[in-house]
Amino acid sequence: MRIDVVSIFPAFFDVLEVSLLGKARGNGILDVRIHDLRDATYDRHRTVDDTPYGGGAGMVMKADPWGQALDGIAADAAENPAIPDRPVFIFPSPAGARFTQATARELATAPHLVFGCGRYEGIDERVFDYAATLGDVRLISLGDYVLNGGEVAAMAMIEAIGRLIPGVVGNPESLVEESHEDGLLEYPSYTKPAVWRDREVPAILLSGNHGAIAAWRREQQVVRTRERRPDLLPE
Ligand SMILES: NC(=O)c1ccno1
Repeated sequence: MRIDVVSIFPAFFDVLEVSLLGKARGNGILDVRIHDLRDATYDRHRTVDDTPYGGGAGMVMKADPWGQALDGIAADAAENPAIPDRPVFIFPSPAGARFTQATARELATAPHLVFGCGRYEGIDERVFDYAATLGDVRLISLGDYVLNGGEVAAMAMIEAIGRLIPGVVGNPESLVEESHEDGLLEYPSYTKPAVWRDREVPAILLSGNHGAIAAWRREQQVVRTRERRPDLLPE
């Protein structure tokens, strides 16, 4: 998978050079390219924003730098036969559709994702319309709150998506029993020692009875989901 990220803070994504995603980049599973939006400007001040039409506080990101940046990425990808489809453009936004594990699984199958990280009061709306001529466009939100820009959300989405790509996580089995994979929150986990500061590991986990352990874990998933996320349970 190829992932392009456009931001006025490209250094924000240096962290993608470490850990599992950094290793996946090193062994060619992930091709991650970070672009500075200001490199797509042509004025001396490398201007990316301006005042909003209709008034209002703050500044809006200008359309043309985005158009230039997205054109460059789409043209470069089109020359790569390993990327058969048009890109999926993802713009993190509090006004977007909710990002879920199902979204991550869906996007993990796309050959090419382009994350556009907005700042200020947002991106000129015409950019989304223009991007739709180059590929699929998705405005996606991590949750019902507002960040200062799209970078943190893009990082979270890149991690949630990237870890699902075959070869990124060493043991694919570890992806199976996770929260939200089966519509429930994951069960509690324990490791040695069996007693820690007078706190014991549940005896069932030491029993060696795999059927009973599986049943206990499933029950723990339901109990935790009912307590913490009743909205995930069917009516
Ligand atoms: N809630 C979000 O995903 C978001 C993205 C940018 N600002 O907020």
